[in-house]
Amino acid sequence: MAAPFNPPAADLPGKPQVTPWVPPPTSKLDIDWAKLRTIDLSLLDSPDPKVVQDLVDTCRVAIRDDGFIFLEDYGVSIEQLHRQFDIAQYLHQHISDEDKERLHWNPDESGTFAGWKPMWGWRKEKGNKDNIEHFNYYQPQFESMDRIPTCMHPFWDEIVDFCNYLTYSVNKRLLKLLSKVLEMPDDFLWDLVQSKVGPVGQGYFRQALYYASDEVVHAKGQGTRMNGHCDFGTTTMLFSVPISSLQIWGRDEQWRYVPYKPGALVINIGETLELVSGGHFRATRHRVVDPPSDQQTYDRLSIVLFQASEGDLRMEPAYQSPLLQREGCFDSQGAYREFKRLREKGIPIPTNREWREVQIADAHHATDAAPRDTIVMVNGQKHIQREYMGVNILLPA
Ligand SMILES: O=C(O)CCC(=O)C(=O)O
Ligand SMILES: [Fe+2]
Repeated sequence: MAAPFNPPAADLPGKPQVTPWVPPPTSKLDIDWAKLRTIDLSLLDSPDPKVVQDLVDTCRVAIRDDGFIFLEDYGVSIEQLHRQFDIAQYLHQHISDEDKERLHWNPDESGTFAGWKPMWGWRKEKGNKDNIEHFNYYQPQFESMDRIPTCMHPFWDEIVDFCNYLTYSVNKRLLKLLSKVLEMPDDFLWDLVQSKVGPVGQGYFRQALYYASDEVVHAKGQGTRMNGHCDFGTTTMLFSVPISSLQIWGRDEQWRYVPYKPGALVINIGETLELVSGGHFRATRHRVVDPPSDQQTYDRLSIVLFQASEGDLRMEPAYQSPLLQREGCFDSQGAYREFKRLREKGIPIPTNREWREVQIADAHHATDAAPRDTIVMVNGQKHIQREYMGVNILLPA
């Protein structure tokens, strides 16, 4: 059995009292929610091979059809998880103006989101108001406490242990399950694809606060807070939150809200795994929008760990996988299809680092001015068309 999360105590001497985060009420509206499958990760340790095989079978279908799953029984209790929400809320209540300035992000030049994102768009320079604030912790933040907000110093032991547990226990087990779906050795994806340095590898941990939209934000974004996109790494570990703003793009080309499942992790597949799996795993498009009408006055606190792939690699489908050998590759969508086109033309595909950095440096969302975007209509739906490094991207807006 995998060891459960065992964090440092919250009441050690020197730790300030933290106001508990109070989960806001869930939507009571009758909504056509996305129907995601649930994976009980503890079953991976079952001594019964039939139980493990059933889990692999459920996972195969879930990541092929939805690209999103709910993960339960992964080793973090709901109390431990809520403590991390308490700490994230404390950050947003206590980060000083001096730290906001000192630790201000610079995605334009760094190609990372590291540091403080103010509520003024997705560029280094102040843009339009979007009411979204983050602190993003990358490996350099884990190497020096000078790079983290002072108000987080007392809780740093808990944050570091949480990220380590998510990466080296939860994500490692999840990648084992996904390797089993590919019918490859258990450590295949962990050893060959996952970035493993410090608590978050080349990925990052985010404490985000989406303040409720006001008239200005709403007028600019027309209800969209973050445009449709795919994540670029291995897996994204989003914690399910009561305010329903995350929507996923279904195979039937409809946006649907992801419902709240208390204590669950919402896992989505990143583009690296879509590429390695030859399209068998789906890097599903998703976006963040205003919640249903009965939740629109609430702020949305969100914590996320974006797991990254090893930056220097150029991904190839795992052709040696018995699954790929038997069923071939699926080239119906996404990065897999676009990268295949490049390969066929003899153009080198980008490395994982190039691919994520070029997208981050150009990141912009619904409230930003976006001069490079071409808008096209596909089947009556508005899509954004972009091109990075010779790769065409078409995303439902
Ligand atoms: O806040 C969320 O639920 C999702 C955010 C997201 O998709 C992203 O930052 O890539
Ligand atoms: Fe995302």
